[in-house]
Amino acid sequence: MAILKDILYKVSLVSISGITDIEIHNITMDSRSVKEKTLFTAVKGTQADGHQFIEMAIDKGATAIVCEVMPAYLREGITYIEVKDSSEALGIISSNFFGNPSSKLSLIGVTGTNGKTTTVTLLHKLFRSLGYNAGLLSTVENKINDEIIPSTHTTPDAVTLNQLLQKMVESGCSHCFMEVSSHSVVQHRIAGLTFAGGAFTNITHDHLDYHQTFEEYIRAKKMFFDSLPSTAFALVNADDKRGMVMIQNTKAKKQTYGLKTMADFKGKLISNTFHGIELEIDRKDVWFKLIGSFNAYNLLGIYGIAVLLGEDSEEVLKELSSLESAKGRFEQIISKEKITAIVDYAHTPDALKNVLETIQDLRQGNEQIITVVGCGGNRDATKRPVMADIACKLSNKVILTSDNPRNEDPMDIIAQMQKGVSLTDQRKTMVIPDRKEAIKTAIMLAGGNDILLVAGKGHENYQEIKGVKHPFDDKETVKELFQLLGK
Ligand SMILES: CC(=O)N[C@H]1[C@@H](OP(=O)(O)OP(=O)(O)OC[C@H]2O[C@@H](n3ccc(=O)[nH]c3=O)[C@H](O)[C@@H]2O)O[C@H](CO)[C@@H](O)[C@@H]1O[C@H](C)C(=O)N[C@@H](C)C(=O)N[C@H](CCC(=O)O)C(=O)O
Ligand SMILES: Nc1ncnc2c1ncn2[C@@H]1O[C@H](COP(=O)(O)OP(=O)(O)OP(=O)(O)O)[C@@H](O)[C@H]1O
Ligand SMILES: N[C@H](CCC[C@H](N)C(=O)O)C(=O)O
Ligand SMILES: [Mg+2]
Repeated sequence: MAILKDILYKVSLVSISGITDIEIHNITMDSRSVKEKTLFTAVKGTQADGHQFIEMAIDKGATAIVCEVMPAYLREGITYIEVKDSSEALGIISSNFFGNPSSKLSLIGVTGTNGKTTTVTLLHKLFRSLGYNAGLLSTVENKINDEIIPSTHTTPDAVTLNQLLQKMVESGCSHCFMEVSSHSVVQHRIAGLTFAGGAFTNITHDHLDYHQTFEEYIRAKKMFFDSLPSTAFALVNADDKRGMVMIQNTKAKKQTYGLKTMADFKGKLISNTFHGIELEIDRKDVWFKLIGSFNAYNLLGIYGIAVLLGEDSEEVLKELSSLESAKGRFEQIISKEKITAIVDYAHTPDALKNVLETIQDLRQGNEQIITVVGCGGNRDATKRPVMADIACKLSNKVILTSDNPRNEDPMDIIAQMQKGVSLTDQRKTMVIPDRKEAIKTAIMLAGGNDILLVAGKGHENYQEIKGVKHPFDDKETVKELFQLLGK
């Protein structure tokens, strides 16, 4: 419970009609979840305009309305608050309503196209092993210490986000590690939060369906760093072309990490194997369990964040070296006949390229690389031909299949992928829209020592078709089919 005028603190108001000395018991942006004494914020979205649901919200018990356009008819006993940007207002209101939990812990936000989940998951594991109470907000799952709370988004909406942070504070957490998606920056899901630090992994092709241009996508990520306070640090990958751009206007303490360029946290890749990588960090050689040279960047970023948070560098390296990667990131399943299947969440061109290059680097002889890959429906269509081309260039055989088709026809998505395949590569490809059948065929085609990459869905335990999530798990499917086929 809170008093309306208190939760409007720091919101930039245009006008108010009604009294602000009233009790508010809930806040929401969704008319369907309005209860008695709720503050309903009307947000213009991609599918609907929340302003259309103001009457419905009041009928269900809303007593305060935050909106960008005042309704023509104002109902008696209701307080209407006109603001310039209602999603930004909702971020600030959510933070106020839940007692500004982000300012009561060290909140670290990680942004970038790839590597966010890996970075925050390992940071959470690291801080737990260093003895801290800590929270996690990620694509795979949210966590309060070791309690798992299912995740629906990479970055939750402002209300859910602040509610989770409040629970973390109540559970004695001193830190929270969260992913900051570009959608969440543009939609102000993170407005009103106090970050102790921000980190940038990299930026490559993704989400152009939403941001329209690559420049807009860069701008969205940069906005996160622009909004950091002077008390925070901003740590960026200096080897990424956009690393320095991210922090050019930030008030935060600028810090860098890298393998190639001069950086505050500098590393060197010493060896790269199917069991892990060896890195030189701060003149110490350390073995890590993560696979793939791209993980050298994730590990350096994690190390930098932990040191900037005041942890002892030796302790950090010791604990970090024993940690496994996040679920569905380069997970290996080795069959009886020694076929290695790798389940990985690579769903962008850059991630797919990195994973396949890692597999090429690590293979011993001329084992075949067989890739099973699809692209999600209702998501950036421009990455489809590019991903198919990369899969073909770096594999011996490619099976084009479905990822989450959502509301699109799987064969349409596959046809768009095929446009990226060169004439010479066409003979390497097969089209099998049923993902289980695709994995089965790949296993049937594989012999001893061959490497099978099942890309795009990683930890996901469903396939989303026309709004319904059907149970499906790449790793379980691979195991089941290895057994069934006696491989
Ligand atoms: C494109 C996008 O990001 N959409 C998100 C956005 O929805 P929206 O603003 O478009 O909502 P809308 O459906 O147009 O409705 C507008 C408003 O009317 C309200 N409404 C609607 C219907 C009704 O009956 N009553 C009502 O009040 C809605 O609650 C909303 O406030 O805000 C919603 C609430 O926060 C999100 O659930 C929703 O995520 C959708 C489901 C989604 O798929 N998002 C993905 C693309 C996403 O956010 N991904 C990122 C990054 C992924 C990554 O790279 O890792 C993430 O952070 O997860
Ligand atoms: N630092 C990195 N650079 C490039 N590719 C990476 C990096 N880290 C991970 N990857 C690849 O990207 C995939 C996704 O990694 P991860 O889940 O950590 O990223 P993410 O940024 O959280 O993605 P999402 O935006 O979907 O939440 C991995 O499965 C791997 O293939
Ligand atoms: N967070 C990303 C995940 C994509 C994963 C892939 N399996 C897909 O469904 O496209 C998104 O929502 O765009
Ligand atoms: Mg993620």
